[in-house]
Amino acid sequence: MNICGQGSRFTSARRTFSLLPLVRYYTPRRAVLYAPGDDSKKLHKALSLNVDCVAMDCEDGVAVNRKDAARTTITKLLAKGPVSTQTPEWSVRINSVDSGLCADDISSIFSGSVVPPTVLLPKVDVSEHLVWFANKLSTHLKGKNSDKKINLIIYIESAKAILNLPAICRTAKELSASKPVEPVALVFGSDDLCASIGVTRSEDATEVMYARQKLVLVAKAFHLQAIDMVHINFKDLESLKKQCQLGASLGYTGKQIIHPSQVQIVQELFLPSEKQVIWAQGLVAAFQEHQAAGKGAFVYQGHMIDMPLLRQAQNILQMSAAAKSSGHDSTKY
Ligand SMILES: CC(=O)SCCNC(=O)CCNC(=O)[C@H](O)C(C)(C)COP(=O)(O)OP(=O)(O)OC[C@H]1O[C@@H](n2cnc3c(N)ncnc32)[C@H](O)[C@@H]1OP(=O)(O)O
Ligand SMILES: CC(=O)C(=O)O
Ligand SMILES: [Mg+2]
Repeated sequence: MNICGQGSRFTSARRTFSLLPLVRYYTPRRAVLYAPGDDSKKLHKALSLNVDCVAMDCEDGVAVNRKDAARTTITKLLAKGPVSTQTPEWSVRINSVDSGLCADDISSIFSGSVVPPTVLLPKVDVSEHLVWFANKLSTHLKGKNSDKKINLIIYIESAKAILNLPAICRTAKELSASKPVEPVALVFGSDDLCASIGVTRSEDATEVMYARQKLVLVAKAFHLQAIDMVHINFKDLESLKKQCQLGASLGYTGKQIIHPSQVQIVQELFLPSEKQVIWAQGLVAAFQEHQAAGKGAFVYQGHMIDMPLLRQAQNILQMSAAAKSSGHDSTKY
């Protein structure tokens, strides 16, 4: 079976096509589960769950007078190392550059011999926030003898950030050439965005739709993952399902969550369904046959198919293969 068209190459009269997707490394982040950094019990529980990524929080899920407790608890956990081979990706959400707390977070969280592989930087409103953060982290990591870059996940959660989005992404990519950070994803911080534009979150989230769509578009233009908004009504799993389906249909690759009960639904709904995979496999096979016969457009299951549809099918197969691949390590797809 030729999943993702791996290795397949065929020639038309004018061009050589490759069904081999661009080779890149991909860490699935379908569900990103927050656990308050000062709550050891929740942290341990989160890390024991079968969830793609745990966000150990120093920011808004932690009271202002508990920031030190959060830093110490997280640092101790990091020092102990993963609890099992199935441990999710460890990430830490530090406080924003503007908060005045970020420097202390960096010195504390990155002080030990074990540092988190992924850092979440909230409230990035302007490129300068990234420059400040990258310089600070770079200085702090000097002498640690690690050439491994820290994955950087950037939060977009204000009107200003939405306006500056392409510039922020460009700066992040440029910084990765000289600083120990690699931008990997954008997070849609819908709740802070609502506060920023002066609205209250509604059930169907229409008030943030423009920003939600813009974020996906820009993330994809810069080859970044797009992680969708939290669903704060965590007891309503039916509305969570609807929001997952909508987010995935907009192009989001994952979702932030706040409670263990949300893990399974989110991780399933940010995975292509079996039906989609069968459709995509059939389409890729039919595409190959028709190309070999010199036909660029053809009919498959009653629909006209040409190159853009092939790419959509490949996306489905790539995402399915990545999420099914072993563990939570980076996987080639
Ligand atoms: C807009 C933003 O910035 S979102 C990010 C910031 N917010 C957060 O981080 C909040 C994270 N979530 C939480 O703190 C909690 O889920 C709350 C406060 C919403 C509800 O907590 P609880 O009242 O304890 O929920 P509940 O009783 O249903 O919990 C059931 C079990 O799941 C555990 N649990 C609940 N939330 C979490 C979590 N986020 N991570 C790990 N475990 C959790 C509880 O400790 C409890 O464990 P137990 O059965 O072993 O005792
Ligand atoms: C998740 C988050 O930080 C927000 O929605 O503001
Ligand atoms: Mg926020």
